[in-house]
Amino acid sequence: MTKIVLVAACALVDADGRILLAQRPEGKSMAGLWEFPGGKVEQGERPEETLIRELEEELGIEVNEACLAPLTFASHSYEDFHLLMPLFICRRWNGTPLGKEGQALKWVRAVRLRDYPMPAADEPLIPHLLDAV
Ligand SMILES: Nc1nc2c([nH]c(=O)n2[C@@H]2O[C@H](COP(=O)(O)OP(=O)(O)OP(=O)(O)O)[C@@H](O)[C@H]2O)c(=O)[nH]1
Repeated sequence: MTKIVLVAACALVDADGRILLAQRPEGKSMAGLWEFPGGKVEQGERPEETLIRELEEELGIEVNEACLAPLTFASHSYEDFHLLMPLFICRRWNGTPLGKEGQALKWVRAVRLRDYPMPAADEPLIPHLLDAV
């Protein structure tokens, strides 16, 4: 039976139209790949609540729910689970994103996203970001 994993992710876009990528740390699955900040939606959470929590935990920034706009989603079968991942876009937050869990961060122009190896689920999201920024 397929296990569906629901993950909320966010493209943070700065004033220059660059998008924040975070590198998955050593020891995690898919280590070294660049991804959009976010994480698994926990029991009883809405995806927006997940993102507000994860963006604070991972990056130390404060995001208002009104600033999270749905952009697109990924639906991708990995070997051991199926990932369903809504991708939000956010252009306003409080604070400066820092890799609070030791992860490397990079601000990347949409046209350069393909230079950064990403999880397979993320590839189809890139054209949507090219359109959006
Ligand atoms: N945050 C995020 N997760 C992604 C992206 N693309 C993608 O396939 N994922 C996958 O979605 C899951 C997110 O899990 P997570 O970040 O909350 O938790 P984790 O790494 O501790 O989980 P894991 O080590 O059990 O896989 C991971 O399996 C991750 O590889 C993405 O762009 N952003």
